[in-house]
Amino acid sequence: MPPLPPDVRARITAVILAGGLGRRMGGQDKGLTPLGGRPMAAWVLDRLQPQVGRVIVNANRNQDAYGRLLGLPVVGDRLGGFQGPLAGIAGALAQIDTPLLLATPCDGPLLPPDLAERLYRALSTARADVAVVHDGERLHPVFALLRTGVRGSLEAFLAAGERKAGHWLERTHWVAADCADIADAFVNVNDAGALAALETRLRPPAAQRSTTP
Ligand SMILES: Nc1nc2c(ncn2[C@@H]2O[C@H](COP(=O)(O)OP(=O)(O)OP(=O)(O)O)[C@@H](O)[C@H]2O)c(=O)[nH]1
Ligand SMILES: [Mg+2]
Repeated sequence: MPPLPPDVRARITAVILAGGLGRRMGGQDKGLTPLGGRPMAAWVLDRLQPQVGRVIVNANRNQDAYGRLLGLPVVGDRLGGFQGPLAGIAGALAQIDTPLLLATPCDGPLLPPDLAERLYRALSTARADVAVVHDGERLHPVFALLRTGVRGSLEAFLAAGERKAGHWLERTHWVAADCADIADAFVNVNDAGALAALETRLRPPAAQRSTTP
């Protein structure tokens, strides 16, 4: 896929969504949870940074640690009380001054180097307002590119007490970005088992051999 031209890249702010409670991870702050010796959010940042103009973090706990470790601005949720990823997206939309927002979760450390390109191509081809990753089997609504003009619609949705990303999408002009060829890139680290499996997968082959009995 051809890389995005620099002027398009400059129009995108990416937000790393790290505002959840991590209940399936024993309440850990998943973005700060080490993977291969580095916070999971640092893996996400490495892959995101070359794709966009700037990156921010959305966090509700440990905001100082995020700012310090990643060297990025930190924004909280639009609503208190851990209301879900849409509250984080709304928090980011309220802060940024670019026409596009790329949302990614903090627990998807293998996101592809052409995520912004794929989403932007889908968005512009369909002249849609939101483009969402589809891995061939299901949608991943937290991997999304949004035009910042959707802010009013999202805020109204949240103010009405709604929380489900799928329901909000239905109220927008959205399009799926076909990512079936790279479904593996959207691995989601939700619990200790998934983290351990990914640690093993990321270990260099020599290290894997040496631990084999
Ligand atoms: N800003 C914000 N982000 C959230 C919230 N809840 C989840 N997220 C983010 O949305 C993404 C996917 O959420 P989950 O995998 O369910 O993460 P989680 O809610 O922390 O974990 P569980 O409590 O185990 O569901 C992650 O990047 C989370 O950080 C929230 O209330 N606010
Ligand atoms: Mg959750």
